[in-house]
Amino acid sequence: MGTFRIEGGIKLHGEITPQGAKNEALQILCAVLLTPEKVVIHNIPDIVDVNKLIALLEDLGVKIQKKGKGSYSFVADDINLDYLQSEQFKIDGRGLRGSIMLVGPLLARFGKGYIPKPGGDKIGRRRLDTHFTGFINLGAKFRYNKEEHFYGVEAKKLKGTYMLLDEASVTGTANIVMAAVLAEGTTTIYNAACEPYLQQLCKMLNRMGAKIKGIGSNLLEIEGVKALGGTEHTMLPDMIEIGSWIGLAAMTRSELTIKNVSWDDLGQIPDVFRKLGIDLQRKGDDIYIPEQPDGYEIQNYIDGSILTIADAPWPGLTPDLLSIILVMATQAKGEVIIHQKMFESRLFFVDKLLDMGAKIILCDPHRAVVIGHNFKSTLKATTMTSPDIRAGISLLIAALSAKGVSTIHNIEQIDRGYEDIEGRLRAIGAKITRI
Ligand SMILES: CC(=O)N[C@H]1[C@@H](OP(=O)(O)OP(=O)(O)OC[C@H]2O[C@@H](n3ccc(=O)[nH]c3=O)[C@H](O)[C@@H]2O)O[C@H](CO)[C@@H](O)[C@@H]1O
Ligand SMILES: C=C(OP(=O)(O)O)C(=O)O
Repeated sequence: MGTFRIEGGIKLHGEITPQGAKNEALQILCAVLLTPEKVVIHNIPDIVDVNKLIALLEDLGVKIQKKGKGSYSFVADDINLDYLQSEQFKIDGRGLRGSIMLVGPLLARFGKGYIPKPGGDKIGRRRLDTHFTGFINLGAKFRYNKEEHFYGVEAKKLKGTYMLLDEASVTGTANIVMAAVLAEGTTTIYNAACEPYLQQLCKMLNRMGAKIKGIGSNLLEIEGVKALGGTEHTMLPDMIEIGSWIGLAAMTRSELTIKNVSWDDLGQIPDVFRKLGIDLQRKGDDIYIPEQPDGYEIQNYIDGSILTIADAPWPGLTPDLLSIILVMATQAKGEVIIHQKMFESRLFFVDKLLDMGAKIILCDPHRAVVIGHNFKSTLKATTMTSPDIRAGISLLIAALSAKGVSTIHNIEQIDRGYEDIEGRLRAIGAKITRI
């Protein structure tokens, strides 16, 4: 189990560049299975989850070449389907959430897709019904081995149809889209997820020859084609990383420039941070956050009632930023309700913040009221364990703002999604070491 030692209470300064988006990378990498031709992908983040998926593709027989930092080429012209039945696949497939998106492309191109119950954050129930109901709607036969938690779908050919998803699942929509692009006829997906990473996937598939309409909306129309060809694709910057660095600047009261953020793909994120009182300025495609010596004040609603920050499917606020926003609120002036609607166990990490002296009332597993200290009292350094990726980065931000030396164990959770985190934080002045 890896550990960070953090000396907090130090102002940071300078520029930080977000990595390529983790959750986009996981979709895009699975899509290389849809063609025997070469697909070149740039801005791939060097993080544990993505590297695990690249290794899985290699075990499936995809020919992979590293072209430079973050750039790889993939050729899926000779796929070893036997690997899907192997014991090794049952172990590797469980290693991350994103592996679930191998199923759609495999089913579409090879008539079968299997997956063990995928891993990822332990943040409550994470069902897969939307994915498999979608494949069944396209004509696939489904089976599930309860003892081994092993899922399988098979179909000689997929047939396009209309479907209304029971929820706007992100990976579910990506998976069904990747199956439908090679189905016979037209597939209509209503209540589709439409976050920027899905838009990126659909645009890439269209460059490969797919016919997808409605990109960016919750109504996708996909006219199936016989085959897809190669393409080149560049990943967007990671919006969750961008939000993490905004939280970091606020909590350490630092002046920070976040470079090349792709503003137009950030949706509500900048405004949500502004509601929390952060002076967040647009400079070209950068976010500039000046030092805020007087702290930041949470806005109330027009009628004076207390602000709620809640997650919702895109274009709502992504749930992955709520832990970071909660930590930031502990030092704001004012109060806020954090409502994590999607996941059931993501707020339990507030216990650690309580140990550090934060004023939080956990009302139930989904809602927490945070009463900010307005920097009148700083958080106390402590020893903690990172329960999941976003709680992990939030605790790291808390530790960087706390006076004294903190330690965070189980930092593998943070490494799942943040590239060279300590190197990049040290470059802006943080005192952090991996021990
Ligand atoms: C690898 C990857 O891309 N992971 C992301 C993906 O996970 P993932 O695709 O697994 O998440 P889903 O979109 O399927 O759903 C997440 C959770 O929200 C619930 N739900 C979903 C839609 C809805 O309208 N209402 C609702 O309550 C689901 O029941 C589930 O518990 O999307 C999540 C939601 O943005 C993010 O937290 C994850 O980081
Ligand atoms: C929940 C997350 O990831 P995953 O879906 O990979 O567990 C996340 O990135 O915050």
